[in-house]
This record gives sequence, C-alpha cells and structure tokens, in this order.
Amino acid sequence: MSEQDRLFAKPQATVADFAFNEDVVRVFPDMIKRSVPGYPTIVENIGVIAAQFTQPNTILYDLGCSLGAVSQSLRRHVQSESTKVVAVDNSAAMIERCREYMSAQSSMYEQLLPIDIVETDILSLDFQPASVVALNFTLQFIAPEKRLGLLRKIHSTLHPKGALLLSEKIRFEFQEEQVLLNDLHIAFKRANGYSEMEIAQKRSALENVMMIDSIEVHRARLKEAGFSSVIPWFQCFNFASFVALP
Ligand SMILES: C[S@@+](CC[C@H](N)C(=O)[O-])C[C@H]1O[C@@H](n2cnc3c(N)ncnc32)[C@H](O)[C@@H]1O
Ligand SMILES: O=C(O)C(=O)C[C@]1(C(=O)O)C=C[C@@H](O)C=C1
Repeated sequence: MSEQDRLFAKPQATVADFAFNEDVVRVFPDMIKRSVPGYPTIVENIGVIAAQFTQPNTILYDLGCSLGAVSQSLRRHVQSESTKVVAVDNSAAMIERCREYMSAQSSMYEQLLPIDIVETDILSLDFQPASVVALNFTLQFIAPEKRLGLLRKIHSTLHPKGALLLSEKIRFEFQEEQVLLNDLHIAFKRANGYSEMEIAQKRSALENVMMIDSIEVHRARLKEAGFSSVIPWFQCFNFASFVALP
C-alpha cells in the first residue's frame, strides 16, 4: 500500500529539484492521484484505447512506467497471444517497486500479457516494432531539445495501424485560459488535502525539471515527427491526453 504524500508538508530552507527517488516511490500512487485530475480515468482508458490499436507480433511500450499503472491497464485490457508489454523507466527505485507490483499482478490474474521491465533511459532505448507506445506524463520530464528526436524514433517504430498515447500537463497560450485552468488545478490539489505550503514547495521543486508545452506546440512537434493526426481524447483542467496516429 502507498503512504500518504507529505513530502512537501514541512517548510524547507531550499527546495531541491524534484527527483523520482525512493521517497517519491513510497508515496507515488497517492501523489499522482491527488495531483493529476482524471488520472484513474486516463490510466484505465489507455488500456481500452490500446486494445483498439494492438497488432499481432508487436510490442506495447509503457515509457516512463513509474510503478507500472499503465502497464497494468494494458495487461488487463489487451488480449493477444503474440504481444507483450515492455515497461521502461530510468529510476532504479521506481523499477524495483514496479517489478514487485507486476509480479503480484501476474500471480493474482491468469492470462495476462507477459511483461518485460527495463531500467534504462528511454532516449537510448533500442525500439522494436510496436503498435502502442504510451507516454503518460513522461515527455514533460524529457529535455525539450530531445523531445522531437524521441518522437521521431517512436514514429518510425510504430505499426501503420498503431498509436502513440500521450498525456501531459499543458500550458495555454491564451492568458485568461492559462490563469483559470491553473487556478482550477490548484483548487483540485487543495480539495485533495494539500496545503498552500505543499503546493508552493512542489511547484518550485518541479520548476527546473518539468517543462510543459501548449497543445499547439505538441501538435506541431508531433506533425514534424511524422504523425498524421493528433486527437485529444481527454482533458481535465491543465492535463490532457492525445491519440497520435502514425
Ligand atoms: C510522472 S511519472 C510517469 C507516470 C506513469 N507513466 C503513470 O502513469 O503512473 C514520470 C516517469 O518518467 C520517468 N522518466 C523521466 N525521464 C526518463 C527517461 N529519460 N527515461 C526513462 N524514464 C524517465 C521518471 O523516472 C518517472 O517514473
Ligand atoms: O503539476 C503538478 O503540480 C504535478 O504535481 C504534476 C505531476 C505530473 O504531472 O507528473 C508531477 C509530478 C508527480 O509525478 C505527479 C504529478
């Protein structure tokens, strides 16, 4: 079971950059559910959507898998005899706990897709032919100048009938929209029990590590990477999910 996230509850003289370390791993399921509006809906439906795009003899990638929530959804929703999930993260602490969760899932249910769990940087991953690639709140942690190259690699690995499933925190180019949706996100965090101090300290911890783009920037970059269409399927406040078709 995950502990309650109190990582930013006490005042810190200097707030260190956010890292996916052991402290975060311990509270991660609670943290992400109380921080990302719609997270359970997004994760559940990634499995539903993936099932529509899965092709025989291809891989389903969960890039930046953390504790494997998306992988679990893929394994529950996709039924195929010639497919496996490959879950990738470069945080050793995340991968260690992810392995425990996945073997617990394997022992609880029969006939789940097999899964490989790989500790590596997704920027140096040697991609195999894939029909689904999930980037669920991961691209925002990749250096902006590396994002196009990664998306190009993903595009070239994807089956013509496959899809990239991308979720991101987003910013808005229209000021009034940015202010309202950011305020609503803060209200969501408050409603989930976070204090003003927790909200402020987490914001400064994320400032140098999570660079967010607008929907227009995502669209243009996905097009440049070769994707033919970018279809939003979910948005709650400043968090959005897209299906990008090769
Ligand atoms: C917000 S979490 C993703 C949440 C997860 N996909 C889910 O739905 O529960 C971002 C993850 O991306 C991982 N990550 C960031 N940069 C990475 C990289 N270059 N290679 C692999 N994983 C990376 C982090 O370690 C972290 O676990
Ligand atoms: O924007 C915020 O305040 C967040 O907490 C977002 C966010 C994310 O989108 O990944 C950041 C870090 C944690 O992994 C959980 C949520």
